[in-house]
Amino acid sequence: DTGSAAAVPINEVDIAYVTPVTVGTPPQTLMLDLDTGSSDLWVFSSLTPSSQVRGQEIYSPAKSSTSKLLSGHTWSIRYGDGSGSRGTVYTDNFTIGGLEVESQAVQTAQEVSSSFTQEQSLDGLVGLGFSTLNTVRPSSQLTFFDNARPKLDEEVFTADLKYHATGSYDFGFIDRAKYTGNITYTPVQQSPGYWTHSLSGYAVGSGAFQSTQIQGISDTGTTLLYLPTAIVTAYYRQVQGAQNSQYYGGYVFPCSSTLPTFTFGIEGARFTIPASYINYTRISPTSSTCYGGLQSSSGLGINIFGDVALKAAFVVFSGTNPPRIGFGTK
Ligand SMILES: Cc1c(C=O)c(-c2nnc3c4c(C[n+]5cc6c(C)n(C)c(C)c6c(Cl)n5)n(C)c(C)c4cnn23)c(C)n1C
Repeated sequence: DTGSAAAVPINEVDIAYVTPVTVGTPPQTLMLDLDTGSSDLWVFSSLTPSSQVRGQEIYSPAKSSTSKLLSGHTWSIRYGDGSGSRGTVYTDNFTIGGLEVESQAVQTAQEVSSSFTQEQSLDGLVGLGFSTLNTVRPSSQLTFFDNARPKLDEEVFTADLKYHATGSYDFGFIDRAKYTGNITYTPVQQSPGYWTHSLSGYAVGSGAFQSTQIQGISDTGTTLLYLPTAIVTAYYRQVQGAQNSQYYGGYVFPCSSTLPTFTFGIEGARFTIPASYINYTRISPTSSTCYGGLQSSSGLGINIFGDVALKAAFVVFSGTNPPRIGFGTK
């Protein structure tokens, strides 16, 4: 089997991407954020206090003839930006792009943090990290990919995220029409459960490529690209008026600045992020100061290859043994 679904940016700066999914019988459609940086599938639900729901679609297990309570099971998750949610668990039929998993663990939110309440176009997340990261207790649950794996034509899913446009997620096949040349693969170290791999180096603008191993996680659920301070300062040194602002919590610069491109390596292949992806957003709608899509990872304990980097490539998440990740030019 295979599946293919849209990845729709939720606002005009691609702060996150959502994908239509269906849960239950008859199917209830929700827009969820497919997140390779976590492994919980949770949704706004009929169990979420109405004071915490603001325009989101909700899953009502009571309206599904195939829902089953996973009694005694709970979950609680905290994300890197401080947001979080917790609740109970049902199993039900779950489909993405025509690919169905019966009795998928669907984690129903009984509490969500304010940043989720405020984001009306995001109805929950589908974790596509390794199932070892799942927070359901007393027994952890499998991700949609792990459940779908036995029926997939190929043990892969792919991400084709786009700049200010709708891209796609495919399951079970690699669509040759979505990239040119070959996919370059590199090993994934699946501990502690992220898609952890190394970049082979980087270049700022037309500068020389610096060969250096940079370990981090490819995370479709993170908006920006977080790299070591030395690399980030070398980048913004090329930007007139750039500064690392304590006030804004990162590098800002005049919106009129000319930004260099940023190139990263995967083994011998090179992928260039256009300057426009790094001129991320105005710090406020009327401001002439802009916030960078490349920021320092110091203090995070990990480098994060988020959407700003991933949308510059066609990415293959391969669940083979051993797992690996592949990047193709598009
Ligand atoms: C260590 C880390 C992160 C690790 O991942 C991280 C981050 N970066 N984007 C996101 C996340 C997103 C993407 N996302 C980011 C958003 C921001 C910055 N704002 C203002 C809104 C309204 C957002 C929405 Cl709706 N969605 N989502 C949905 C979740 C649950 C995230 C969790 N963390 N996160 C940050 C900012 N940091 C420092």
